[in-house]
Amino acid sequence: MLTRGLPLLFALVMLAVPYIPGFPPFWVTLLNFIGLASLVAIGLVVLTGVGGMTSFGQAAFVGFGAYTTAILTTTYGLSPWVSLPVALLFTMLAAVAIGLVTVRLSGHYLPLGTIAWGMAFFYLFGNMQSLGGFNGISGIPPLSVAGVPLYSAHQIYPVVFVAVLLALVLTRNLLDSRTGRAMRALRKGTTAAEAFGINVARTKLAVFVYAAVLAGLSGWLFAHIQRGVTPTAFGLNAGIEYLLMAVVGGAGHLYGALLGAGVVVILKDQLQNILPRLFGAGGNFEMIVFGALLVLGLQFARDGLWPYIARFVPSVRRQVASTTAALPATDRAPAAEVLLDVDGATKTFGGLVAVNNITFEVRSGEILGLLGPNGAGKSTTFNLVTGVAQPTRGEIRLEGKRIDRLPPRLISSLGVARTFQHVKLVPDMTVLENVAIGAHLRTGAGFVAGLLRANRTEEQAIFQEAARNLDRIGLGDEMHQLAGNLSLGSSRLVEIARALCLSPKLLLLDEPAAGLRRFEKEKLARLLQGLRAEGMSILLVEHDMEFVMGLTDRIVVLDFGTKLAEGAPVEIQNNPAVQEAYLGGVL
Ligand SMILES: Nc1ncnc2c1ncn2[C@@H]1O[C@H](COP(=O)(O)OP(=O)(O)OP(=O)(O)O)[C@@H](O)[C@H]1O
Repeated sequence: MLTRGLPLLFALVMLAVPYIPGFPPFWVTLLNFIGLASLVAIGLVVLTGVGGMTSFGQAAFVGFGAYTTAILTTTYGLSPWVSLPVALLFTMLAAVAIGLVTVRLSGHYLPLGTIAWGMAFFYLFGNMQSLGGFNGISGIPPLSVAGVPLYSAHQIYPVVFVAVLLALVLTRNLLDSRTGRAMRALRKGTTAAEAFGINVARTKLAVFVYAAVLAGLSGWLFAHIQRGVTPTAFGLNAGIEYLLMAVVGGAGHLYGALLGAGVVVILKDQLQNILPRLFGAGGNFEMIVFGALLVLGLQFARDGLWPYIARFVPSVRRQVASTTAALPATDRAPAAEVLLDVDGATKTFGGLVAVNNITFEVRSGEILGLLGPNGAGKSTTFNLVTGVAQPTRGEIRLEGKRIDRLPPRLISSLGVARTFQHVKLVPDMTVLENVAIGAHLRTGAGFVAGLLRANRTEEQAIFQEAARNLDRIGLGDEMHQLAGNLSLGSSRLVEIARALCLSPKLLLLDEPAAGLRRFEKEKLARLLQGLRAEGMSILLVEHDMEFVMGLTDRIVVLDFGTKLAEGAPVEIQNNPAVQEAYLGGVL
């Protein structure tokens, strides 16, 4: 939950703490290290918790930032403040190059890929003599402000503090923006994100680069605090530790990054002190106990520690304005013109013909029902129309233009929106935020606008549109709920509201009435009739016969992937082949 006001409170307390009389200087050093680790962990929350990409290799980006400034300030004598933008830019370029390869990996291959380059860069740093080999680079100058070098932990603390605060505020802004919602939509798979026009590859890369730049900033600070760098600080072990911080704090929670960094840094330090006294000998006991404690902790708090604290933090409800100018709507084709033209579409999976030479049209302003028993090919047809799958043969045209080779993202930009048979909402986003994703293509604020919160008017218009569509489906009162708390029936309706936010010409609904009660179905039917009256075309897959017969203008029946019949509901009802094949004679 994004809570406003919390950063300010946190900032005031944390700014004052080290200057309380009697506060041990050693703890100020520890706070500085927590700050450095927090920067990396904030990036990991965005990368892993929000974007769903687990990285063990983040320490390498800390290394890029640290080594860049080390070389520039020792070999070329640049001021650390001049080397800062260079270090961040270099880290960014490295992240683009590594990210282009890494973010394409999926499943287990992605974390394995990050382990591979995490190790590779450790040895690269260690083997390059120009970087000082495994001895690293020493003699790095301290940061200085107004000519005063910042040597002590107390002196450097405000710089670390400002860096962490900036990272928190910018990241919070980002996650609460159009781009941030696109990032958050990635976590539960990419199909729904693509169906609403989100460029998944570009968004993943942006997440990856952002996390890397925060790590690079941490590295820059680290080099000037430690005044020396060696590869050990940027190896795989450090990468694992950073990931643990994000997980311990709660990988999906921004403030969890700070908590996780704090817990891990302090725990490690305290264990290093206590354990040798207990065991009466040296050795890396702390790593063993540390590992065991973490495994135990994760058994009891799988979402990390932050959710336990978040309970006591009041959540802020988003204010939805009702006076902002509306988002631009899509032009509708004149009534009864052919909008969608499926022409001899065939789809085979190996030897199985899922859809066999199907031809039908959807006209502007009509509701077409697609019926058929389980496995008849309805979902496959949906996937062909929306670009999730491509036909083996045949053509699909929208307003006369071929769309059967286009990706889902481009098909949705032509005015095609859909719901899913298996609901695809992001459970830890509010209902309103989920629906707002539907308006992605009607708006344009980018990454930087999101970071700087320069997108407020557009954001208001998006949420106004989302709230309007939630009201239309009768769930306006649920807008501040987390989507994961909704019943299945309500979730299906929320998917319709999300699709309406795209202002589609063609709306594809996959079993929208499943899980709804009778009066809810009647309400849904009235809504769909209203949309038809506005000129929207609807392609509807539904098992509820009463619902389909009362609502649709025409029906296409599929059986074993082949078109069995097409006609008005009453014709379909009286068609003996349909009765026999599909309904076993009950119509
Ligand atoms: N990706 C795939 N790989 C292999 N076979 C598939 C794939 N997708 C669908 N099929 C097969 O194609 C046929 C049609 O499936 P489809 O899901 O389109 O039917 P449906 O009419 O939507 O059924 P239901 O009402 O159960 O969802 C089925 O035999 C199914 O097993």
